[in-house]
Amino acid sequence: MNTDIPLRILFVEDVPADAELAARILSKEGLAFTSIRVETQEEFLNALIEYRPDLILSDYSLPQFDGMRALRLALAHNVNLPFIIVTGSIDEETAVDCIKAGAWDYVLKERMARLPFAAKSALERRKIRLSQAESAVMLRESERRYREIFNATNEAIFIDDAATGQMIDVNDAMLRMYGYSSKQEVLAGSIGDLSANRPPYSQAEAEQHLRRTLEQGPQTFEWLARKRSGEEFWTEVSLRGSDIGGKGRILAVVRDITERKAAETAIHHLAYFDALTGLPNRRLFRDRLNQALAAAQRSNRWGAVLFVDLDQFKQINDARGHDVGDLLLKQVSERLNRCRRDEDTVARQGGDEFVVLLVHLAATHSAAIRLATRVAEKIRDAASVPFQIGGLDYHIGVSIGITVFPKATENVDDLLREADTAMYRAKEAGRNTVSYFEPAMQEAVQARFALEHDLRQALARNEMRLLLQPQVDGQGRFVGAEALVRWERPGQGLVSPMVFIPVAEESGIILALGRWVLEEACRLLKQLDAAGHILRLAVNVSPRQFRQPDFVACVCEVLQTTGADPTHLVLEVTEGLVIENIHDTIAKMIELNRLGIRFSIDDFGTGYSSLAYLKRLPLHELKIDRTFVQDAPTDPNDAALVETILAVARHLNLSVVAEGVETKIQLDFLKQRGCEVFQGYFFDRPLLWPHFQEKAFLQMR
Ligand SMILES: Nc1nc2c(ncn2[C@@H]2O[C@@H]3COP(=O)(O)O[C@H]4[C@@H](O)[C@H](n5cnc6c(=O)[nH]c(N)nc65)O[C@@H]4COP(=O)(O)O[C@H]3[C@H]2O)c(=O)[nH]1
Repeated sequence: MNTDIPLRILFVEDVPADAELAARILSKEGLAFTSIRVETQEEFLNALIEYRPDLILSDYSLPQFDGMRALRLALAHNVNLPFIIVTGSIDEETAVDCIKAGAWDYVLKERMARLPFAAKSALERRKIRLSQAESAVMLRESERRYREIFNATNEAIFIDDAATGQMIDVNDAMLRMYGYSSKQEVLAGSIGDLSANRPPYSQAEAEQHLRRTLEQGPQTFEWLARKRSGEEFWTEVSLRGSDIGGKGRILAVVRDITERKAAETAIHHLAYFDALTGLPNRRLFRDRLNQALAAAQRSNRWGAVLFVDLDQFKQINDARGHDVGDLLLKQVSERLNRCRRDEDTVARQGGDEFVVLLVHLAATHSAAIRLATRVAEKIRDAASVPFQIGGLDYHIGVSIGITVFPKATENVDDLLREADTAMYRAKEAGRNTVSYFEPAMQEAVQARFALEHDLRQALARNEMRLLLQPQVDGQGRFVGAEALVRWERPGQGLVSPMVFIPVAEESGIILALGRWVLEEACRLLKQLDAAGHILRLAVNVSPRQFRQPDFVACVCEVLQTTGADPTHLVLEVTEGLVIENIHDTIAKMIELNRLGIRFSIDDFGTGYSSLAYLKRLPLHELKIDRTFVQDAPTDPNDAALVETILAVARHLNLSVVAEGVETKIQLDFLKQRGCEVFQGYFFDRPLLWPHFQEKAFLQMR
């Protein structure tokens, strides 16, 4: 209570001298107060409202009023107003009745010395009561606010009991998201009712997540949820342990990510499936072949690749039009699909070419050839039955080339080339035939060894060159460049990185080579900066290089020794690198990002295109792969993919560089769709440093 403001005491007393005596006694004990005295009910009620007393000292019996009535009226007015009976004559029973009725104390007139103590302690109790009442109001207010937030958010919130996993409360958004009309209905069920309810989205797995949250801290994961109607939908769940009201709780915040998932699936489907036939496309086929090759090398089980080309398709397509051609391709796809086992893959390679991957065929080379030939014959038989389109019969033949794997040191490209070569041989042999590839294996092995051997010495012999390919804006002005390495191999001119980077990667030479590239790029960057060119320089980082534990330290060292400005350096990484070891990758990226270095995802769209991952990375830019750019103006599939990538980039606030722009048509296509930075032969090939410098200089003028 604020001691500066004097207390207001209301005496209910018919004898003025008694009231004055009480006042004197209180003053003497150091109480500062003002007071008034009333005798009737009317005066009393007025005083309650007008005078607003802090303390009432009331006689028990008055000629025109009585203490008990005054007490009831005071309580009705304010239960926290201290009321003390001060009386000359009261028996113990009446005193108890007064206390029971709500009086705070009573003091006998013959023992007035006790009055100050009674008054002070009543005032003290009043203070405590008021502060308790205040806390209760605040608590109610904070509970109300929490409820409001709890129910106003668009995210579904669950509160679960940490010990039993049982749901205790859910918010309104949860009811909307899951299609329930009442909390009771939700709380009567279990988490299993709200999940797809099959591994890995069942009750048991949900409980595992809850346990893990308790043991390891907050968890975020994607979850296939189920509405009351049975409809399944994708969510992102964040769990965290919490102590609510002293009880162990788990708080689950659930977001509906249906749209994000749909975008991911759309990108994936556009990137990996052929729009016309619905078959896997070339990209997916390469992935599967890569995996099959690795598996075959491990297990020593042979597999095969069949290259299938339709004879006479071109004539039918030209004569009867694309609609007939398209229908024919669809029917062929269906028949090819019927000739394979579940584990095999039939893909459309492009145009009227198809490829078939047969896995786990046989334990020996010869048995594999026999079985693959049998499948090829089956395909030929299936294709020999006329195709009916628009009431007409169309006859086509197929030429099929076969190769088997694994053969030492062969990769996916080698196998596809072999099958293709074999298919051409089949065509030469008079069409509608099957031909088998005879490998000139030894030669290839030897060439590869020689390459690795020479590459090891190339750095020491100063045979590496770093070319810069300009990146330009819509007006053709330089905004940056990509550093691309070449090997000036004696007697062979400039060797493409496509030839030696895979070997460098496999043999570990990439570590020294990558360091050299970074140093050289930073040195050039410093020179550009010094000449007043504000350009960003992008450097490719190989997965193996990035995964070195000292990669960050290595970059810092190079920046320090060269004096290059880290904010002008862009590191290009691939999607595969990011996803393989996401935690380590993010940690390194964040560290480098803090220095000002930016990150670009190379060949975006060819990998996993997982938006969930992308969002977690400190990224600056996506690069659209040149295979998409090149076909985008003519291939609706690639066009849609480019548009989706641009939309994703806008959504994630990333800039986009389109790679491999070779024609004005491609450039216009990209510009119209909002792409702003371009790289490709249409502007410049990768240039040697003096040439690049000269061009950059001319631009400045
Ligand atoms: N058809 C066509 N191609 C165009 C056009 N414009 C640019 N290119 C080529 O596209 C490639 C773009 O580089 P990338 O996707 O990073 O692909 C690079 C990159 O993955 C790798 N690479 C190159 N230099 C390095 C390096 O220093 N370190 C690492 N780890 N990898 C490198 O080798 C790949 C191939 O490099 P390059 O042969 O220089 O091929 C370069 C470039 O010359 C165009 O308009 N049409």
